[in-house]
Amino acid sequence: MDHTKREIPVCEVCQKPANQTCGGCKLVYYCSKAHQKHAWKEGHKYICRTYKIEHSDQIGRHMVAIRDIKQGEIILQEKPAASGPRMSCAPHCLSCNKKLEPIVIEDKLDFYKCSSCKWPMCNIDCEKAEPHQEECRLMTKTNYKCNIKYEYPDKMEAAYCVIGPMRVLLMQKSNPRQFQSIMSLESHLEDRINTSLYKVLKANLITFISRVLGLPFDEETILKVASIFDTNSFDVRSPDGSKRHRAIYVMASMLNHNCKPNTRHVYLGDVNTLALIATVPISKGEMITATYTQSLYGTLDRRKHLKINKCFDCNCERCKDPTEFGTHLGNINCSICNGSSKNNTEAKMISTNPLDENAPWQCERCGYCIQSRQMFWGNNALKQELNALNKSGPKGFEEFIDKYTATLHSTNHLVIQAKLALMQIYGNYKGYTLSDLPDYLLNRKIDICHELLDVADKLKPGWSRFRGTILLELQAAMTMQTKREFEVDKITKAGAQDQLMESMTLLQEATNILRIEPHMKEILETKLQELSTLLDSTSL
Ligand SMILES: C[S@@+](CC[C@H](N)C(=O)[O-])C[C@H]1O[C@@H](n2cnc3c(N)ncnc32)[C@H](O)[C@@H]1O
Repeated sequence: MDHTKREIPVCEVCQKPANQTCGGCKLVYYCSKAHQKHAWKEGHKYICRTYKIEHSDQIGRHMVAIRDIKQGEIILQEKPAASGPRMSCAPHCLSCNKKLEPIVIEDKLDFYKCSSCKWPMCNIDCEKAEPHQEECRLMTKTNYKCNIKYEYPDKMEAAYCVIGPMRVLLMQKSNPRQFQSIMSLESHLEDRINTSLYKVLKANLITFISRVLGLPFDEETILKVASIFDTNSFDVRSPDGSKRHRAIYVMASMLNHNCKPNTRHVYLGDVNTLALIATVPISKGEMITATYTQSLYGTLDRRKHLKINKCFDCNCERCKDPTEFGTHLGNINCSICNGSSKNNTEAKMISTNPLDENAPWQCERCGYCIQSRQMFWGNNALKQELNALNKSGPKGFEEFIDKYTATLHSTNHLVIQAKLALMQIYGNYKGYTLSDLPDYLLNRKIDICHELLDVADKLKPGWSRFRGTILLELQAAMTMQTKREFEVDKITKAGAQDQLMESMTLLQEATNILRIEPHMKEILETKLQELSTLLDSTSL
């Protein structure tokens, strides 16, 4: 029904004048709660959405807002249609997805195993739990026994690649509608089929499904399911990192990618219901997007990751802009300009065409050029160096930033990653808690938070988890700084209260952003309580 032309809206149920809108889609009107309830039951619940699915030849199906969506609004909540372990991973429980630790069995370290099919599991409860039942019955019936044994910590097991596809294929009988909706998703099988990964998969997965289990599917269907997982699945991790798996959400699979997305998602409850949240206001008609890659990678790395894993070339506004919205995340300093005593400000090497990975890179000031492969090699070498650093303390990260200060400017993606690690270490790690930190390190933490916030505002703005986390760290460090300044009479009580109010504003914003994360609610409430008490405290 088109309400735009009508002066006075009318109730969807009785057609009498109405002034209450549906709280979900805000597109239909009701005269009363009773009529809203009636309409919901009669079918509005199946069409109540803030988005529609459109199609274009270039980017396929995608979600578009059908009304203005507010920052923080939940756009979609959806249960997983299928799930399974990652293609290759260290042993994880097939029921609860927990990473497994070995136990001593007959004087040897090994995993607890399902008594029927011998897949590693947590315990008898997980062995008997619903997610493992159907597959276990089938494997037992066909005499299949998993032969994973504990050998050394974190040994990756390729055998896990069969579980997700097997579960989807079993749905053809047990839940044909769900099977059909999963099979209607984009697979990119034609792009993947000749990759080395799929050649190995072809041997393992097809043998397992057809020969071992005797399921009546052709090779293409079996590989298509694996490819649908690779194209659409979400990487679901518990906040403490102990559980990890991948899951397909059929409607959320319609989200296209953007390197500056306008949503984020969280997983709620035991079944990992996906809740999609608008991080910024989204206007009617705008595309609703997510990110499939690391927002803190530079353009070369992001585009390569998307091409290999999701089989498309990203042409978004950020990818087109050689400065990545002024952050210069993927750029380095020009060695010629930097070496000259006259030009000691940072002149940067930027890509002459960021949408072409082979395009040369040129200094924006002196015109000096280097080949793109030099950028790739340099980038990869430094990335490896950064990844190999000892992550339990700040020393390696500080030395890395210092060592490459001439080449890597302050917002280069490698420097930003080192700073992100430092933000977490200073104030949280043993020996570096906020009260342990000397003043100069407390100031360092505050400066790093401001620099990261600046990048977040440009690349992951609004209610992104990244911004929320930085705001939380920043307010904690600022509160500690205020306490210290007040204790040594550097500021007056009124000054201290003003500064604490600033911290409170940051904490309130962090709370708005992060409150929906299941593990954060209590932490945020405690922090708000502590800061309010400090503000009220007469000792300040
Ligand atoms: C999870 S699916 C998204 C829905 C998909 N467009 C469809 O029609 O089913 C991921 C695939 O969508 C396409 N895609 C997503 N974002 C894109 C973008 N920004 N540009 C081009 N293609 C994109 C790619 O083919 C990608 O592998």
